[in-house]
Amino acid sequence: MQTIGVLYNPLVPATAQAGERIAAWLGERGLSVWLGTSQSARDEPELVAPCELLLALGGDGTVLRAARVGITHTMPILGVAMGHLSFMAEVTEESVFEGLEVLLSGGGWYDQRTLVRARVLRQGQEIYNDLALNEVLLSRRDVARVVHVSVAIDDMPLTSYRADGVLVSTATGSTAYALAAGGPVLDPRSDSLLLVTVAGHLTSLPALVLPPATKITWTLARHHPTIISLDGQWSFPIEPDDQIEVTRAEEICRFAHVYPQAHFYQTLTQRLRRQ
Ligand SMILES: NC(=O)c1ccc[n+]([C@@H]2O[C@H](COP(=O)([O-])OP(=O)(O)OC[C@H]3O[C@@H](n4cnc5c(N)ncnc54)[C@H](O)[C@@H]3O)[C@@H](O)[C@H]2O)c1
Ligand SMILES: Nc1ncnc2c1ncn2[C@@H]1O[C@H](COP(=O)(O)OP(=O)(O)OP(=O)(O)O)[C@@H](O)[C@H]1O
Repeated sequence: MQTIGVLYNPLVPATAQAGERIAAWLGERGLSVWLGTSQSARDEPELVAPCELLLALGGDGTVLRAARVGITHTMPILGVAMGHLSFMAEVTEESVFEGLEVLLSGGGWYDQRTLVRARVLRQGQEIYNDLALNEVLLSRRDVARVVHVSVAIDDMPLTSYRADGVLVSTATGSTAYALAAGGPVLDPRSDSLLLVTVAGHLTSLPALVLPPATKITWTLARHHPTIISLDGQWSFPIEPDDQIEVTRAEEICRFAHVYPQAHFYQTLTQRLRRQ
């Protein structure tokens, strides 16, 4: 590796300071370094494009933002735990240098994470199309009332939900909102999709684990102001007659690892601790 990216959370000064230290450490070893935020990566893509690995200094939200950069430039992400939970982090601020030694010497391994793609069709025209690493959520835009949505699987009607929301999650997202909504944990290697209702009203339908080639379609059964949110960070307002299609994306996101695969289970219960 010749060039390493170091992405920090501009809202957390400690991550910027750690970024400076890591950039200096990499520079002393003759590597080129890009140091910035997800915003600067979007503003100057040509500067971040040469990176062969992207460190994400922060919590899971920062990892989610770094993942969008990594997907765009097909570079793997190494999460460095500097958030409250940092579930997706591989190393800590203390162990990051040891981890980098492993990866720079050709060690470690890289996984491929499934992504979900959300398309919004209005009068048959596609007006929105984006990717998510955790999940696509459909929920109410305003007052805390239920969203009433009809769901179809591969164009076959499944049911109508009245719920706070409904989401399609990846394996990566199965430990996030989907888990809080009662979904199962999927192995990160799984390319299945999860359909989960958030606080479903009188629904007997549990979370569904669906094969990767499934198309999930949402249409509003009642015309309430509604929105879709991707990874809790990007959203798009939905109008009454819109149709939302969620599928597994062609693209993948790669994560760098320095611990064995079984590390996921070894630390699962500890990482899902609740503060
Ligand atoms: N009730 C809930 O649990 C709830 C509500 C809203 C959003 N979320 C999740 O938050 C994500 C956005 O994360 P954020 O940090 O920007 O927002 P945030 O700060 O609201 O984080 C919500 C919590 O979810 C954790 N989290 C995020 N991705 C995770 C993952 N893949 N596995 C395990 N935990 C994860 C975060 O560490 C944090 O503790 C969304 O994609 C959604 O999955 C969860
Ligand atoms: N590059 C960024 N630019 C703007 N906001 C960001 C950036 N990175 C993270 N954030 C926001 O800052 C908030 C906190 O960031 P982050 O998730 O990294 O830390 P945390 O919430 O403390 O950790 P965790 O998500 O592990 O609990 C998140 O809501 C996230 O959306």
